[in-house]
Amino acid sequence: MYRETLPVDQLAAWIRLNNVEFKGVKTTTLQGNRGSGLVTTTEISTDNPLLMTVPNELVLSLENVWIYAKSDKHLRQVLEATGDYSRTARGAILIFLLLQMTNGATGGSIGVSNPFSEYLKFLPLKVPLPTFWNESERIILIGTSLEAALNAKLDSLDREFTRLKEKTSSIDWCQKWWWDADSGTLTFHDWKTVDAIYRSRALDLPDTGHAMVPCIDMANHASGNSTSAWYETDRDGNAILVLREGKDLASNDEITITYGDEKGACEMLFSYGFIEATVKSAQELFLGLDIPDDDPLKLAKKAVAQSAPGFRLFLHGESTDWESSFIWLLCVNEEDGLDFKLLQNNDGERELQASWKDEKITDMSSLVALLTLDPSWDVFELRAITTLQSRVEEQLLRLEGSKDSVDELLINPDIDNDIRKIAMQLRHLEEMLLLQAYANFETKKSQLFESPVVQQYLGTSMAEDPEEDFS
Ligand SMILES: C[S@@+](CC[C@H](N)C(=O)[O-])C[C@H]1O[C@@H](n2cnc3c(N)ncnc32)[C@H](O)[C@@H]1O
Repeated sequence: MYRETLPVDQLAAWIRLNNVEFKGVKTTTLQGNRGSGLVTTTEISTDNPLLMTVPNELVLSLENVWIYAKSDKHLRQVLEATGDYSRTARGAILIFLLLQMTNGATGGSIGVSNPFSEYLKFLPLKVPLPTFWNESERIILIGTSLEAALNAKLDSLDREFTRLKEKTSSIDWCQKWWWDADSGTLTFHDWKTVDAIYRSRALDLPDTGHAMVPCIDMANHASGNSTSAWYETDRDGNAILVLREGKDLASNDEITITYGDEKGACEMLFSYGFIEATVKSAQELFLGLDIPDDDPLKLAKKAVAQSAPGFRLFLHGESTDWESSFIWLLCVNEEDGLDFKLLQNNDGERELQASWKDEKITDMSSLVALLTLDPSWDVFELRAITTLQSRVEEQLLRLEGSKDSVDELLINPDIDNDIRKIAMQLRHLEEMLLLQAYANFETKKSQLFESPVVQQYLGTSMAEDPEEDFS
């Protein structure tokens, strides 16, 4: 779909028209590949820390999308047609953005023009997120945690787009402007664009939730001490940008916020399309886990699992640590005390009830609390550590095993230089974290092998079950 763009230096008129207050700040095009940003127009100190006020009605939140819909029948039709989807902040905002794009592309025929229809013109035409990378570029991600995350994201975007078509094809104007083979211009690329705009620009605004805030969303990211400002909601519900305590800025300094210092390299690349050059560690990554096919309780376990099937690996001080409630379902079975019963509730519906040694488990995340109280806890923990270590090893093999084919690809002219650099940076950072985690799991395993409970278990049970392998 056609989208008109305007240089960000022309945003000043929009700012005045919409009562956004800039105090010693302006938007500008930056050097390098960071697009637009905010810079100071004068010296600023914490004596006068308020940098920007964006009126409440301009904050693009779930609530405000539905307020806009009251006076925009086209927007309302699509929101209503998509049901629960548009009752979430992301769903409502994506549809709202799509309507603004449609408004621009149809010369104002569809939807009611509002401040966002114009503001959208100041956003970059290309959002550099991996959902836009071509096939060759995606191959460089083999063995990184972004490989699976990106595949899952593309599948889910595809499902959303198909569903949007199913739900709106019966609306005349949607059929004409979006879906019709001759007159319709909406493509999957447009859907990826609204998703990328939202993902790279939405903030978690205190007291409002996930929202896009025009003008504050022009602030680029800098972590740690380099962050110069923060955002919040004032007493009147306006979004404000405030200078950080202890920061004094000279004229023409860039104003930056943090997109989340705790976010790992994979998440930064996935959501914002960059990794800071100064980053020394991948910080965290998520690896998927599957219940083996030979697990007799596989189906029941999958049915009761309430958490993502995998684990988060993260840097903790000088060492690595991990987090997962799913893993415990892989570590215990019927012979240990895990059981499932099919119960009939009062409505006649059947429900699967899990229990641990006759104690009902209503929330599967509490299974680990029961296991830690069990005399065999050290054995269960050893099983968990062994499983996690072998998953880390599998990931390392995929990462290291793909080095040659990735090296060959690097001379491929289809691969953008910036993408090549950043994907290689991710590969390196994740390899370091995985190697460190593998070594830490090894240490933990050695400690657990010293446990009398494990020793006794190995002495007796292993003779009965030679399949059990802690190597
Ligand atoms: C919220 S927007 C910030 C404004 C954006 N630069 C623009 O041109 O509209 C977030 C996007 O800015 C870019 N960005 C922000 N901080 C960056 C940084 N430190 N290095 C590189 N790109 C950055 C990324 O493309 C990111 O997806």
